[in-house]
Amino acid sequence: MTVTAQPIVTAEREGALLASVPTGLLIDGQWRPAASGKTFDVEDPATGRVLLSLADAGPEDGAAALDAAAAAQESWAKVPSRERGEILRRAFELVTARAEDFALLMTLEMGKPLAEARGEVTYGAEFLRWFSEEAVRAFGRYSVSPDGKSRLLVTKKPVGPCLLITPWNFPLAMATRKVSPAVAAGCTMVLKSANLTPLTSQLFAAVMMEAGLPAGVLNLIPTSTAGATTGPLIKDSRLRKLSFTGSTEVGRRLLADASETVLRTSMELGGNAPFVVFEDADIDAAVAGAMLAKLRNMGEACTAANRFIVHESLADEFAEKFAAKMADMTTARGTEAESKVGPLIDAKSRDKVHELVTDAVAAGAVAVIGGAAVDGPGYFYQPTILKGVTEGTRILSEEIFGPVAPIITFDTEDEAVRLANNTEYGLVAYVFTRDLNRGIRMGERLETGMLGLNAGVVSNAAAPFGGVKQSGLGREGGLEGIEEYLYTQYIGIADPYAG
Ligand SMILES: NC(=O)c1ccc[n+]([C@@H]2O[C@H](COP(=O)([O-])OP(=O)(O)OC[C@H]3O[C@@H](n4cnc5c(N)ncnc54)[C@H](O)[C@@H]3O)[C@@H](O)[C@H]2O)c1
Ligand SMILES: O=CCCC(=O)O
Repeated sequence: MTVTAQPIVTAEREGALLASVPTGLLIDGQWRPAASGKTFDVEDPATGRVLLSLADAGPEDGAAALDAAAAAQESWAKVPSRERGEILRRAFELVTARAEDFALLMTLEMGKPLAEARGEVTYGAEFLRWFSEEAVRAFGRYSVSPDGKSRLLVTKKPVGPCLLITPWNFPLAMATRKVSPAVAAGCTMVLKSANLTPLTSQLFAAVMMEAGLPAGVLNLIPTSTAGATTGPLIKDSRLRKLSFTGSTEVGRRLLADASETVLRTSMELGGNAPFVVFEDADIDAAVAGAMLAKLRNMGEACTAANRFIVHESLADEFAEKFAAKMADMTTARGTEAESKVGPLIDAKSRDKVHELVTDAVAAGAVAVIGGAAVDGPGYFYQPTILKGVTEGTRILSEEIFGPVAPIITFDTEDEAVRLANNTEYGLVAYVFTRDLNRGIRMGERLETGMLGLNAGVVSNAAAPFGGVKQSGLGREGGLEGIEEYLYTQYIGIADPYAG
């Protein structure tokens, strides 16, 4: 693991791309400066250099964005669903055509290796395509009441103006996963991008406008003051929906705020995924799955495997093979050819990862590989495996959000279930076994919104993504995703044969 210096992207290419990114707020179809005139800097986590300065929205801009969204709602809801779907389809094509730009921009502002950023473009664009197809299928139903008299007409209507708040770790996919179903359903939006990685949303919003989205439908307010700027919107009765992706801690606070107006919410929150390897697992497949579940996005994913719960009969072999694969994971700036693991997002995140590792080691764990930050510029952390981790240590209960894999062992299936469920989170779990019945049993017994059965990644635009327990409320993607932006209205019709 070394930090190398062989860029595959020239400074000129980076400069030209950054120059093409709008730096204003998007309100009612116009890019404009913040009312205060303030800006904030966006930094490259691999080098610390400033990439761009963006207009810094404040409460006045938030209010203007909601004004625009509220004003556009009625006419937007009347736009035929086919037309809304076609806008999404054009956006899918535009994002795909500019895939290299989106990938490089994400690598620059977030740090992930270019190959991973390309993967996110494909994943993120898929939400545009999926919901372009779903837009025309938001049906209601007609039925005759059981007593044969009244007629029941059930329709689906857009919930209305939505506030969408996204995290920094998947700058494109987290935005498309919300914007696409909202467009498909006929909702207008205020999007608050993450202050650490707002550039991708700037480019994405420009693409949505190019695809034909009418003014006011999507308003974008990058800001360095999230709470102050969005707080008043959450209490504004014109807002009808909050869709938040981020930490459980912030999600809880927003849920409390949303209760004031009984605001409808979707909450995609933190995770603490167990990765269970049974004694009958294909160990090489389990190691390949572990690499994906742990190192995708440098471990900075809500879906990242956080606790490796491995049958005691194969724990040593699993750790050895896992470490051999980890040893090939070169840490380097995402724009460098060898990069397999980019920097963590900031110093605070890297320090937290190291604190969890230090705490586990003090409690008796041993680093099979890694265990320290990488010297030099950027917030790199060595891919790390810890063996002999004991129950009760912080690393098993807190989100690591870094390339660190703690291993604990179990003996019986009941014990594996107990360990896996021993968390306040319930987003995703991974199970590796050759026994289909056991796989099904684990699906039934694990408290999780999603399960990867012999699979290290579950993310798929066509599937309902979301958690149980303190991992959140609601689902994104799949058939369920559009429902989050629709409400059901029932019209009771008197017996058409009476009198
Ligand atoms: N379940 C999922 O689908 C999913 C997906 C990605 C990330 N996450 C979770 O997100 C977290 C990492 O992302 P993060 O560090 O950006 O999370 P975060 O909670 O710190 O921030 C998320 C977003 O909320 C904003 N925010 C922060 N305080 C706010 C406030 N008071 N009012 C309004 N907005 C506020 C931030 O600016 C950001 O845009 C992890 O916990 C991860 O598991 C969950
Ligand atoms: O960070 C969580 C989102 C990850 C994903 O959608 O695959």
